[in-house]
Amino acid sequence: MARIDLVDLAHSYLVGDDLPPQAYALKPVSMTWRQGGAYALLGPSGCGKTTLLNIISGIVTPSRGKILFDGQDVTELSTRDRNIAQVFQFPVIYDTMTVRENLAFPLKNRGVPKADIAKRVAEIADLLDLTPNLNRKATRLTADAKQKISLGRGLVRSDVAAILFDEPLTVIDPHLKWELRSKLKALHRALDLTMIYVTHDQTEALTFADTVVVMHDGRVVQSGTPEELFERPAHTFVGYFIGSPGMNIVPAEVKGREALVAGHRVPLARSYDKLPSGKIEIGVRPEFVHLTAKAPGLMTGRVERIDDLGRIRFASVRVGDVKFAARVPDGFSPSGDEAALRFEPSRIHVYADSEIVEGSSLEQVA
Ligand SMILES: Nc1ncnc2c1ncn2[C@@H]1O[C@H](COP(=O)(O)OP(=O)(O)OP(=O)(O)O)[C@@H](O)[C@H]1O
Repeated sequence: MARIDLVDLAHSYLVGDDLPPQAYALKPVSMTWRQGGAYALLGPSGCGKTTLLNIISGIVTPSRGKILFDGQDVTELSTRDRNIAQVFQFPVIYDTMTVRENLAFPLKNRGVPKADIAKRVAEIADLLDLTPNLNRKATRLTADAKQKISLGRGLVRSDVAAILFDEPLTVIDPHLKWELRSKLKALHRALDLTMIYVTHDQTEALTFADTVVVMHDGRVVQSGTPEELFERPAHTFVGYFIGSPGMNIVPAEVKGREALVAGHRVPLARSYDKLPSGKIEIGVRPEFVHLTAKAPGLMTGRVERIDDLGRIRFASVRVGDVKFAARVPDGFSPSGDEAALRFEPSRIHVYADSEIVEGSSLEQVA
């Protein structure tokens, strides 16, 4: 297991000096991945996840910067020399071998003593519910079981610096996905290994990881716990990408402790006296905007739709040119097609050119 440091790392698939920023599939990033941490690398297709993963594993050499494992520079080392285990989207196993032989292979390859191999294979097979299949040829198994073997082959070595998973549940049947996701989380706790899990699926990322690293357009825009990403998105993309529905992000004029949104005044819990120049927006999650009866001083809008998500209802409300998703309190139904919105001031964030702006709290102002 290792701590992994990325030091001013960047990568472009184009060669040349003075490349423009948009030529970089990975824009400059410096960050540390804790030893023994469970990380998810989350973002939409094409945002640079695989590029970053391949740089960590040694498949791609970065055009700039360094990568350190426990302080040692491994930028020029091969995957094998970095001691990394990888699990890919599709099963990588030997069909002609039994499940036991497949699981034992990475250990045999590294000259691990026979008794230790038997013990570790039994342990991993048990964790993945593969014990009843140990003596069966892999070729006879379902796609799900084959991918479980792939996971097992990734997890079987206890001496690896890190295990990298690249969308490992793609081929898994939907009803088994949830089970395997929880299993991977339990495996992380049991095995105490550094794991990095690449996905474009927020549910997979949020259930697996202690720390979620969100990428957008080649940039790491935030790295934090699932709670931090929900409570305080550092970038509007995080607000929009995480959560269902995503965060309301609307243009605003912000002055002191007030935002002007679609011609209405919205009180803020923090004060913003020196805003950077750029496009100013406020962001507030639908969970903290409450649909309520019209009343003086409250923003009124047209209720276009109410979606019942089972335990919770969200309304889509139009105020002038702006649209909000708002929570519909239990037992409330709007009388007519208009209703008011009540915002929780402490849950409203201010963004300048998509980046969060720190306001000062009342105590700081006093
Ligand atoms: N070998 C390559 N040569 C040139 N461009 C590449 C190469 N691999 C990726 N890219 C480009 O780099 C950018 C980032 O791609 P990358 O595969 O890292 O994203 P991703 O987030 O993993 O997406 P996906 O989930 O679709 O794999 C994309 O614009 C992609 O077209």
